[in-house]
Amino acid sequence: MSWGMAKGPSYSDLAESAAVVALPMRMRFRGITVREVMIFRGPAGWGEFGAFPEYDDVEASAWLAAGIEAAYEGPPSPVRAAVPVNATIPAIPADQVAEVIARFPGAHTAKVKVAQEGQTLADDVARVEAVREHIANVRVDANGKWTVAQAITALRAIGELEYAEQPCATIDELAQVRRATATPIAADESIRRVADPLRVIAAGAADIAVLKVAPLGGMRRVLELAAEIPIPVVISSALDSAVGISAGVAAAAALPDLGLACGLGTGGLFTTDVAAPFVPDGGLLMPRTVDVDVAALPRADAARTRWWMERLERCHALLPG
Ligand SMILES: O=C(O)CCC(=O)C1=CC=C[C@@H](O)[C@@H]1C(=O)O
Ligand SMILES: [Mg+2]
Repeated sequence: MSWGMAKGPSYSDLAESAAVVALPMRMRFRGITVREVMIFRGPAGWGEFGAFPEYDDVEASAWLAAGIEAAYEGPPSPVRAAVPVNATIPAIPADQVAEVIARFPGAHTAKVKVAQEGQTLADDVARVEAVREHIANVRVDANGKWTVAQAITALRAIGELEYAEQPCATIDELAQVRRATATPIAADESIRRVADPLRVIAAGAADIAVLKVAPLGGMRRVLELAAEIPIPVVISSALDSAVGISAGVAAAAALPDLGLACGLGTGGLFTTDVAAPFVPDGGLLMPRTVDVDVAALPRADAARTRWWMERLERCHALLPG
């Protein structure tokens, strides 16, 4: 990987401007109510290192590479001025759906979380029905939580969808669901959490590829992957702060073909961000750099900051070069 300089930044280069922040969320998403990330500044702007805490160092080092690319190389050249985004609906009760959708004015597509532990298929159906009252084009995301049989039953009950994202955990199961239902299947974890992100495509297990900039190692890596993937792609967030979203929007704006709404509107899930949040306007996000007010950052406590600094050091040591 090249950083646009002879040698990548050292650990102390990164540590010098690194800030660990704790961003409170409006509602539980991915099982959390506070999102911690680290941001740092390089010659090209701000970069984010926000690998989910449960990820090991090898996996997390790809997220660090993405942050370094943003801070030391900056974004690739855009080919479009705006990126359509979907409304993201957490696994909330149906009666809270309207309030969440209001934060995505002009969105023509909604992504609804389903298969949440402790909930039933009836909860999922009710949530999707409530969303359809506002937005007709709906996709769901089960985060791999259904068995093949549960996926087939659930997709029949939920009815017509744009696609079902990661209905089951494995590539083989995705292929089975894809053969058994008419619902298009999107792969997310089967791309971002595996050694070979192209295997799910080669296996004929997906109709749509979900690509996330941070876990895949950066904007340019996502563009390379998209060029190799013969099915439509969607670029989505990794629950990033405004710094990471800026990289996601830049990658989506640089994609030669983009026919589907991207999952980059998650800034609205936070009550506080590291910079002016990316708020969709008419269902669109515009690529732009972010201006971080360092003095106003919602810093994490000393123990969490130490945890992130140590992780930065370990992950930095795993980067090539
Ligand atoms: O795609 C979207 O609308 C928003 C992003 C999103 O859903 C996710 C972000 C980060 C972690 C994930 O659990 C989740 C996803 O699975 O796609
Ligand atoms: Mg997903």
